[in-house]
Amino acid sequence: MKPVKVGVLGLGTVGGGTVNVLKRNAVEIARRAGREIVITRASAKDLTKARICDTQGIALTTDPFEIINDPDIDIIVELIGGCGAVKDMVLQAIANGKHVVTANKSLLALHGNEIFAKASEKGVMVAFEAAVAGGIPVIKAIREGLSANHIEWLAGIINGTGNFILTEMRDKGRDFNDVLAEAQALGYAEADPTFDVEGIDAGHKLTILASIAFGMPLQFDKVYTEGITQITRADVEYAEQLGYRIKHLGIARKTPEGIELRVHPTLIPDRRLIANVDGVMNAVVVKGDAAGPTLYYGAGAGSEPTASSVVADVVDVVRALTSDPENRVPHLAFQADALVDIPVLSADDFRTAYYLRLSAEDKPGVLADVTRILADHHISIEALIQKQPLAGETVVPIILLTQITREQEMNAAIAKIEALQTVTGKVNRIRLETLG
Ligand SMILES: NC(=O)C1=CN([C@@H]2O[C@H](COP(=O)(O)OP(=O)(O)OC[C@H]3O[C@@H](n4cnc5c(N)ncnc54)[C@H](O)[C@@H]3O)[C@@H](O)[C@H]2O)C=CC1
Ligand SMILES: N[C@@H](CC=O)C(=O)O
Ligand code: NA
Repeated sequence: MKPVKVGVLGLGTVGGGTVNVLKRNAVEIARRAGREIVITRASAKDLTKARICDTQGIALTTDPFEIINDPDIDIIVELIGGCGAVKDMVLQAIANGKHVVTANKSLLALHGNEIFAKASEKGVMVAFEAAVAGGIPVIKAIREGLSANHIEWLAGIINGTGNFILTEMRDKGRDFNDVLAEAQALGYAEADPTFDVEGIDAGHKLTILASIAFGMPLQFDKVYTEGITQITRADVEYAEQLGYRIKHLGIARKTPEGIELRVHPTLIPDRRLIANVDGVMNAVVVKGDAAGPTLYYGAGAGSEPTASSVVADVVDVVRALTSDPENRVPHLAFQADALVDIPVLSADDFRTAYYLRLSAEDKPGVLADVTRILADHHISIEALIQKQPLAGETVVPIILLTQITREQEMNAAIAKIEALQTVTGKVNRIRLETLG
């Protein structure tokens, strides 16, 4: 049988890793796929740049459309990233009847509905395992391995850069920007690293996970996102004193009123497995009604872990090349005509427990004012720490853990607490993981 010909767009961290893995493991991969798979063409922005991969035997060009329009190419692997010209490249590849493999979560979270519809019309596959949690085959696990289940919720550490930063800050006391620079040098970060630290990248990934878990169209605009930039060393320490770790989680949860889609720092009991997922590692817990909770763990970013997912998708596409398009695994796990527009809840309707940290004057009655406000909003207190003032200071930190409440009540209570004369500055609020 003729080899399958692959064209790679973008030879950076993931593109270079993909070339390396496909070349190094070519024989093993052909044994699995049943066909030889060769990268015959690749596009790069700068042909003179030093690369992490050996491009011998690969015809290089600076024009991705030369490859997209080449009738000899069977599969386009898009590893440039971003949404502008790249969207046109992917749509053109589909229009030309080529299968597409991509690691581009922003493209799919924002334009996936259109891209998958076009791909289905043309009978081609768009595979995207690398787009969520790097080297962890979590798309395949949810879409295929858990297809018997009604998924109740999923929660994951789904940004490697952010988890690497939080871990290094906690374990080594390192500075935020210093660790971010290292994550960039290691190839973990997005082209615009604010996507990593402000929760946008995790929001893109959560959008994709929620669609394949619940069978709903992709809707990134409905995801609530908060990043890790507001977490202080003090919060990390107080959380530890209370028996928690702070992790940046993406949570998608089905409730009778609709779906919660939220990305934010979260206090997790320190005995939980996911609380101990450190560095660039990611983990996703998926709760199915039949399987119960299942946990997927592995490298969330980096050249070869991500390439592992890209190449696995190429193998999947090769295996399915001769199959009837109607009988392939649907892009979003559910048949396209079975996707349901389930309502997504606004942040006001989230239900969770909270960690609150505030600074108050060291006077009698202050704590009583705070607890009265919480009681007025039917918010029960689970734990409380009041620190002694530091030498020469008159304000004391107060740390509270609450029981589960509606976010709207919590917002109203926080506004009243901040308005107290005896409370200085803002209340720092971090949600707790209460999924059970
Ligand atoms: N780095 C990682 O660990 C992971 C990255 N991803 C995704 O993989 C994709 C690629 O990311 P990286 O490899 O990290 O980025 P990168 O910046 O290392 O590589 C992208 C490459 O594309 C090249 N490029 C830009 N415009 C081009 C054009 N018009 N034609 C050809 N090449 C062009 C750039 O020069 C660069 O070498 C992105 O969508 C990213 O979100 C997904 C999972 C993990
Ligand atoms: N920037 C992303 C790369 C993988 O998706 C991350 O850090 O997780
Ligand atoms: Na994956």
